[in-house]
Amino acid sequence: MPVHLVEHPLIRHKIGLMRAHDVTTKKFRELANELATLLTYEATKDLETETITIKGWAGDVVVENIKGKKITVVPILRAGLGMMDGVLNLIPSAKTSVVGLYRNEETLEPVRYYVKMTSKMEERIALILDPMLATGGTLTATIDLLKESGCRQIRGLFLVAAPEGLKRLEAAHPDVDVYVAAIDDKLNDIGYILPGLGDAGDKIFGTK
Ligand SMILES: O=P(O)(O)OC[C@H]1O[C@H](OP(=O)(O)OP(=O)(O)O)[C@H](O)[C@@H]1O
Ligand SMILES: O=c1cc[nH]c(=O)[nH]1
Ligand SMILES: [Mg+2]
Repeated sequence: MPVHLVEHPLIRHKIGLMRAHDVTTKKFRELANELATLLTYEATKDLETETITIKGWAGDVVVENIKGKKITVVPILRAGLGMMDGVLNLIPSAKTSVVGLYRNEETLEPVRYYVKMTSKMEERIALILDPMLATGGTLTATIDLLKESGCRQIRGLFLVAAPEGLKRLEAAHPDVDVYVAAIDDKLNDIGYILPGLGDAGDKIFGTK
């Protein structure tokens, strides 16, 4: 399974700012979106283009267009919404497919509460958004849903991943590309990533 650890200095700097114990909701949101933009740039660098001829200011000019049905952005509720604006900065006309899953805090297994895919999933590249890849249960369930809807080209964008989650994903869905700003040390005994960011959903929404 291709895991792309995106090691740009801007990414390393911004993820460091997100780790501060006293980071505000405003700052955390801004950084999540900025990092999402940077990850999107990396995750789309191999998209195919085709040439077309248009009328330019001085006559016909050959330009490039991204080929095919294009992208559906797939935020995993809730925390994935905190990356949406950053992705849409670069892909403003992307269709959105929403997956609502939360992690049961005792079992750590994902619980599904909402799914709405856009049309023609089989023709699209899905870009899953979630700040945290911890045990990998939520991501595995999301990819199962995407594949059931016919989607075959799936990439995921994460701010922080745990080695345990990457391993689980490799076993379940080795065909999925992962783009991540940081791979941290491990999970603690209640399934939180260390050093991690804490509860990303709570920080983005200002809850707790
Ligand atoms: O890899 P996993 O062990 O499945 O954990 C990761 C999931 O946990 C968090 O969501 P959470 O369940 O807290 O929901 P929320 O976004 O509504 O806060 C996070 O945003 C991921 O979706
Ligand atoms: O570290 C973690 C793990 C799951 N969900 C979070 O928000 N943070
Ligand atoms: Mg949460």
